[in-house]
Amino acid sequence: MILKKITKALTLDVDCVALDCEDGVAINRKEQARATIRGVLDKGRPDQSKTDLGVRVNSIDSGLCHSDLESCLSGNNLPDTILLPKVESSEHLKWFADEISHLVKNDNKINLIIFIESAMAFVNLVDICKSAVQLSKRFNFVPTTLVFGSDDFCANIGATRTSNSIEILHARQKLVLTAKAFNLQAIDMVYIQYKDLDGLKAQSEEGMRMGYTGKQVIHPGQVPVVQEAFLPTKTQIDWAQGLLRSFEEHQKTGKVPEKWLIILGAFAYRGSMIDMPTMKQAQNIMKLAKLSK
Ligand SMILES: CC(=O)SCCNC(=O)CCNC(=O)[C@H](O)C(C)(C)COP(=O)(O)OP(=O)(O)OC[C@H]1O[C@@H](n2cnc3c(N)ncnc32)[C@H](O)[C@@H]1OP(=O)(O)O
Ligand SMILES: O=CC(=O)O
Ligand SMILES: [Mg+2]
Repeated sequence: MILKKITKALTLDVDCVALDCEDGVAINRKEQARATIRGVLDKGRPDQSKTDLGVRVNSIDSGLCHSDLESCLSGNNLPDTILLPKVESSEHLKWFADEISHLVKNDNKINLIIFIESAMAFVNLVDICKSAVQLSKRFNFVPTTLVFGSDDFCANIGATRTSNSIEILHARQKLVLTAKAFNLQAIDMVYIQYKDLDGLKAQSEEGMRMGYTGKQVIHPGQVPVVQEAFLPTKTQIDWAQGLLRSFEEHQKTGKVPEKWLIILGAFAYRGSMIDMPTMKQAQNIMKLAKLSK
């Protein structure tokens, strides 16, 4: 990632900027990318910026990861987050924990975002998550997120991309399911046709409906489309607020509003049966709406 793009990325209103040493960087530019990233970290984040500053290092099996980590974890300003691509086993996590323990000299806890992007990674996914959580109790990193690396995944399993993405459906669902089981965020795939904003919107909304909490972006033009797709709509917020207000009222007064028909603990609201799972969905919507303010 060249300095011009990094400078631009740091002005964007995004949750996390990933400074890339991996697949966005040509093999003969790795040293240069490390030096550029070191320079950006040394300068410090722009004033008022709340954006999480991350570095995507090269994969452990590439043989380049140690030098990437050594470079970005030296100096006074550390990245908030390391994005670790092509994680395939708990051994990879052990290697990473060992590196971190040698390279991070203070008590800082570095966030860890884990890329899952091969058949082997999916076969070992539960072990990877268990190992990340266990190791984080003894080493100074915090696993926060799983990312679905769909492009590498398709290359790895020999899949052909289709318009309805059927070839990645199982993996895409498995990732979100496993992430949630371990209380991790799930970040959805990249949409590489970066000029096709309608296609991006459709894929982002699909990911959001599947339970993903966000999406990777590769171009500034993708940011507003993705953010809008992952935030609750006004209609959803009105529905959730109305439902929670009515429920609270009911809890206080013990009275059933006339429009509610109580059947075995459930009630009717705006034409739907509501019980605890729907109340929790309404709470999720409001939590997300508050977080985005
Ligand atoms: C599967 C994976 O691993 S995905 C991750 C690896 N891939 C990447 O990181 C690719 C990141 N994206 C890019 O490099 C670029 O967006 C490209 C190559 C796809 C297109 O780049 P360009 O042809 O320069 O796009 P375009 O001309 O539309 O850019 C418009 C502006 O946005 C900037 N821009 C484009 N992409 C980015 C980016 N990722 N981050 C920050 N700024 C960017 C350009 O510098 C340009 O800035 P300017 O208006 O100030 O001159
Ligand atoms: O790293 C991302 C991918 O899709 O591969
Ligand atoms: Mg990848």
